[in-house]
Amino acid sequence: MSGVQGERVSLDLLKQKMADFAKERNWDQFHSPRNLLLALVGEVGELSEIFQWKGEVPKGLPDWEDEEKIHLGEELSDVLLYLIRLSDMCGIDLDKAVLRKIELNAIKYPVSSSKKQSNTSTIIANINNDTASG
Ligand SMILES: Nc1ccn([C@H]2C[C@H](O)[C@@H](COP(=O)(O)OP(=O)(O)OP(=O)(O)O)O2)c(=O)n1
Repeated sequence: MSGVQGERVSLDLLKQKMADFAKERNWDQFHSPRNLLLALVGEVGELSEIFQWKGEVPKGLPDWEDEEKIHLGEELSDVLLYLIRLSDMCGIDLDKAVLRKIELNAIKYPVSSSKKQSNTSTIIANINNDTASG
């Protein structure tokens, strides 16, 4: 993935950018794990506000204005940046942790059982639709 300046975006690059950003401003003192967690939760709140009262929205957000999508990108970025910084300040290697977690998820939710479950969900949805339409 490459960013606006053609730079390849990676967790490591973002971690380094956040470290430089804090250092240049002498903000390392404020970037404690607890402060960062609260900042992260605050940004998740701002992200939620964008969807608040809109009801369900179709994937790809086809009806949204460009401006709204830009705003959404900003809030998603704030969440990501604080998450990366929080991991760094907790001494967590997020590259390793996230790949391990994906493996754990695959073990917990094997493909075979999830297919069975989604078939069941389709059958139940069809029964509900039939009942609703009389
Ligand atoms: N002490 C701080 C303050 C900000 N930031 C960085 C990380 C976030 O990406 C962004 C958050 O900035 P704001 O708190 O100004 O939040 P918003 O950009 O969402 O602005 P607003 O809340 O006015 O919409 O800046 C940071 O690293 N450390």
